[in-house]
Amino acid sequence: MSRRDNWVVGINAVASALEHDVEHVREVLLEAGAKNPRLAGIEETARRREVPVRRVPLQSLEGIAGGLRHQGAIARYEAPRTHDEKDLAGLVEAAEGKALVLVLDGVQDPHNLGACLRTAAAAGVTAVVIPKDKAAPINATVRKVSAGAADRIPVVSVTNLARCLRGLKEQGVWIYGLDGGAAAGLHGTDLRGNVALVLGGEGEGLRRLTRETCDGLVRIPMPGEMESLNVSVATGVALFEAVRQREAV
Ligand SMILES: C[S@@+](CC[C@H](N)C(=O)[O-])C[C@H]1O[C@@H](n2cnc3c(N)ncnc32)[C@H](O)[C@@H]1O
Repeated sequence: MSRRDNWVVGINAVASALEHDVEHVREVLLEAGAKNPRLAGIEETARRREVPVRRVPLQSLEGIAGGLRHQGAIARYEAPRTHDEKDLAGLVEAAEGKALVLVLDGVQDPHNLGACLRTAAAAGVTAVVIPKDKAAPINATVRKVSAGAADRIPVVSVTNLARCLRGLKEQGVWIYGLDGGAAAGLHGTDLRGNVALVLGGEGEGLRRLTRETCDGLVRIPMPGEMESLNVSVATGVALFEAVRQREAV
């Protein structure tokens, strides 16, 4: 297995990889003897697309899945090249004044990260920025929860998040940090044009330096009793408010 090989686990995830990203699928492993017609469908698609496919014992799949629900289907997958800070400037430039960047300041839970990436792909973001050492890695769990989005949108991994945010500002991107305690409301903030929305991690929220680097902090109004929203939910609310404003133009 090469260094960048990874696993895609579960029927939907494998079918999605074959559908959208077949050039990165190295091999499909299906449960020997299983009669599920969806597995037969995957086998058929894999053969049609000239991807090697093998029926293997259930135990082999369990060993690879490491506790993830595999449903009899796993693919060996060569992860596309991750993007770095240098690529981000080009992606923003190419968005021609309409860049929408999602920045996740230390989301550590792979389920939350996967859900954020899925939402980001649905919202049509330009890129997602994550700090190299303060975030969950893009692993099989993230890929599965993201329903393939992890490899369909540019995920830019950066060593110094504050420096990256300053670089985005120099390119004319407005940086808004999402913070439950902010005075300004999300819905009264202009989110058209080049915008980056920055969300904090599960425990700490936005880190001090990240918060200080933002152009503004905005809150999602919560009339109920809870202290905060889950980060993937807050990501959905914030991104789709931006989408709504952009479509209303
Ligand atoms: C689970 S919350 C973090 C809670 C953390 N204890 C704090 O004090 O920020 C994860 C992230 O979701 C976003 N978030 C959650 N609720 C929010 C709200 N009502 N308004 C704006 N952002 C919110 C923020 O970016 C936050 O950092």
